[in-house]
Amino acid sequence: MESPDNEKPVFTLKEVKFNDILYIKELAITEKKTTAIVGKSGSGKTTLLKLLNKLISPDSGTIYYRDTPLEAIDSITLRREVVMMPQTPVIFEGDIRENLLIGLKFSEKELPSDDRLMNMLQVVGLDKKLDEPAHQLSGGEKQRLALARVMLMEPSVWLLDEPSSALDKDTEDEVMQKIMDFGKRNGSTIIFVTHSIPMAEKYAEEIIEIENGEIVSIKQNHHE
Ligand SMILES: Nc1ncnc2c1ncn2[C@@H]1O[C@H](COP(=O)(O)OP(=O)(O)OP(=O)(O)O)[C@@H](O)[C@H]1O
Repeated sequence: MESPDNEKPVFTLKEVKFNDILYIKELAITEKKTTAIVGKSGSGKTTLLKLLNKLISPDSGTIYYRDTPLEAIDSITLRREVVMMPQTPVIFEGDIRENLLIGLKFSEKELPSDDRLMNMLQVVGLDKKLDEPAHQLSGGEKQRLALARVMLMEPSVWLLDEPSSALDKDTEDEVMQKIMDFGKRNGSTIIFVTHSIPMAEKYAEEIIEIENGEIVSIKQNHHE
C-alpha cells in the first residue's frame, strides 16, 4: 500500500506470520490517523494489537515501529510510546489514585498532581474520589479508569482493544468521542479494534478488515 509523501507509517509489517492465526503480507499504518481493525470474533484482531505492542513476537517477518524493527527496540522503551488498553481492563489492588499512576511507573515523566488526576476522571466521566477502592467499580467504570490511565501516559500511539465494549450504547459514543478528541489534541495515532462496523465508520479514517487472520480490505473512510 502506497501512502502519500506527507503520510508516514507508524507501523510497517512485512510478511508477518504468527502461528496459524495471522499472516500479513504487507501493511502500513499511518501516523497521526485513526485506524480501525474490524473482523469477526477470532479473526485475529487482538493478536495483531499484541504483535504491535511486542506482547507476542512473530514467527517470521518483520514489524517496524517507524524505521526500526521491533526486535531492536526494548519492550519498556516501546511501551512508553505505544500504549495498549486491553479488552478487559486490568485493575490493580488499591485505590483509584494508585490505579491511575501505575501506568506512569515506568515512564520518566513527573507524577501528576491530584488535581490533574481528578481532571482526568472528569474527562472520562468517572465520578469517584481518588482514595476509593478500585475493585468495587462496575465493569464500565473500570473501563473508564483504564482509559484515564492511558490518557495520563500521553501515548504517541494508542492500541485500544474494543475500547467501549463494557459500556452501554449511550455512553459508548461519549467515551469514543473523548478518546478521539484527546488523541487528536495530542497528535496521537489511534489504532482501535472493534467488531462494530458502524463504530469503525464513525470514528476511523482508515478501516482494516481481517478475516481468518488475513487482511481482506483496507478502506479510506472520509468524514465530512
Ligand atoms: N497465543 C495463542 N496461541 C494459539 N492460539 C491463539 C493464541 N492467541 C489467540 N489464539 C487464537 O487465535 C484466534 C484469533 O484470536 P484473537 O484474539 O486475535 O481474535 P479476535 O479477532 O481479537 O477475536 P474477538 O473479537 O473474539 O476478541 C482465536 O481462535 C484464538 O483462540
